[in-house]
Amino acid sequence: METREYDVVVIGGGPAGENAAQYAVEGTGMSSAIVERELLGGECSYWACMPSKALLRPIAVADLTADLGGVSTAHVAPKALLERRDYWVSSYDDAGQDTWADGAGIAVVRGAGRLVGERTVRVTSSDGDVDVVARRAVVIATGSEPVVPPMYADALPWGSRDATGVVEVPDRLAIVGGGVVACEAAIWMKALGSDVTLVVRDQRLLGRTEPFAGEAVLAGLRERGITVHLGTEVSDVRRQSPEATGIGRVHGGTVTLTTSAGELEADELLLSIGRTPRLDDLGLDSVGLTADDVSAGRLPEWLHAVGDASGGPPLTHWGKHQARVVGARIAAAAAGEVAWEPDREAPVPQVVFSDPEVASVGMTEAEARAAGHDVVVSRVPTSSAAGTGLLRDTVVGDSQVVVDASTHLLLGATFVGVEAGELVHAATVAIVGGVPVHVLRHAVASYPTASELWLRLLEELPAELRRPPA
Ligand SMILES: Cc1cc2nc3c(=O)[nH]c(=O)nc-3n(C[C@H](O)[C@H](O)[C@H](O)COP(=O)(O)OP(=O)(O)OC[C@H]3O[C@@H](n4cnc5c(N)ncnc54)[C@H](O)[C@@H]3O)c2cc1C
Ligand SMILES: NC(=O)c1ccc[n+]([C@@H]2O[C@H](COP(=O)([O-])OP(=O)(O)OC[C@H]3O[C@@H](n4cnc5c(N)ncnc54)[C@H](O)[C@@H]3O)[C@@H](O)[C@H]2O)c1
Repeated sequence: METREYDVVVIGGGPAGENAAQYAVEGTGMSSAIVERELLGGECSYWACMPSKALLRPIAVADLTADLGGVSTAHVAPKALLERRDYWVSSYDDAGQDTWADGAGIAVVRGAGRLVGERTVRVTSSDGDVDVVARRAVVIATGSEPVVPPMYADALPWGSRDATGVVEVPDRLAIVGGGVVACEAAIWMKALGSDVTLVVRDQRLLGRTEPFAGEAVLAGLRERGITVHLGTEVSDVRRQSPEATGIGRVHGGTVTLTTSAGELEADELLLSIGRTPRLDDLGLDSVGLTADDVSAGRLPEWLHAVGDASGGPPLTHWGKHQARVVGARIAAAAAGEVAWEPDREAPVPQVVFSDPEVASVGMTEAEARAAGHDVVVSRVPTSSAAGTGLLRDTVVGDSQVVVDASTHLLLGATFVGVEAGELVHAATVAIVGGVPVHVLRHAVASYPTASELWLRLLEELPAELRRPPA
């Protein structure tokens, strides 16, 4: 069997894998290879972040024009919307990513990789097997896949790939789940013409964010005619003539869900109840490891895991950050050095491109209290700055900062509403930099920008937080 050797071998060419392959060798003279069995660029580029945001942006702009005096209202054109999606996923062709890898000096080995021993990855493709040996490190970056409990499997429900890759728009779409995929996909499927019903097990949407954020998103979904059943369990799923028709096509006949709120019929079912690291068939047992070892970080010094596969927050920017950190560690170790890393653990930001938008970073108020902080909270309507008020005629949502009263450090922040996704980065910077709120007050935002909301939030904190702690 053919054997190839590189300093670093990365299994999985999504955003996390690409960053690991680049940062581990950049400027070192070392070589790296990515093993990829589908499309270089991964889930994010073709079936997740890019297509979903390409679909949502025109809808958000049309909504904005309907709520902004002085312009005519724009309308979503479904066919053009899907064409925009196709453009952003390069019609599911990864030639551009190949060019990037080539330019970065990264080899791409096509096929499915699995460990067959220490530092050795066997790659299987239609051309046969090849062993790719890593002189220094192997990085697992195989991503994640949607959770599909056995009760749903025979009905061949849609997963997120079908929703972002939609080709046939079902007349009636049931969505099980009340998380990020459900809250985003409901919007574009409704705009494309589906009658959408969310079946949510919890009593609220977006369970990991502040309750006021989930409430605003619930109101937003209902306002656009989407039905949402909260606190509703599914006990049975039946489908007439299920058929594997392909990504984004309706997978058979009518689906009937038996739920605690009664029976629900739909033409398609989107199951979006979370994702799990893709670690099966990776040959972990060949090196004496299990999937649990990967999630717990119990790995030998030559093996690393980044991105969704690591079991960390399944977000592209977080996976890329992990990959940069791991890449720097590998590069430093090869030079007999230790990579510099800050003492403070980076907080995880997330933007949900729902309507209204929800952006958060760090701890929620409840998490901060549970962690034992002496918590003080400031919450203001997102409309309360002139800069946010100008952005559209109706500005919904609240924004909030969570502060430690004894250290004056920001613990977390949540922005709901217009430009939320752009407002949150200042909070991330303040947390990473350890900027106390009495100093942050002196970071002056221009009038009348949306960033002036920071002034409103900081002014609402107790006056004693305007000077250093005694
Ligand atoms: C609908 C949707 C929308 C999303 N939107 C956002 C968003 O707006 N912002 C955000 O931050 N995150 C978003 N996410 C999450 C984001 O897509 C993931 O966190 C991100 O793709 C993870 O990157 P990754 O590199 O770890 O894995 P992936 O992108 O999943 O890439 C893994 C790669 O590994 C390959 N692979 C797997 N096993 C093997 C093997 N054995 N051999 C060879 N190759 C293999 C796969 O083919 C794939 O190319 C979204 C997710 C979904 C489902
Ligand atoms: N804008 C973004 O950043 C973005 C967009 C989409 C997806 N993502 C990532 O993708 C991941 C997966 O998204 P998701 O929406 O599938 O998961 P999620 O974790 O966001 O939400 C899962 C939902 O399913 C519910 N649930 C869990 N098990 C269930 C069960 N057995 N029956 C019924 N309901 C159940 C949960 O209560 C929750 O409402 C997210 O964690 C997120 O990080 C990010």
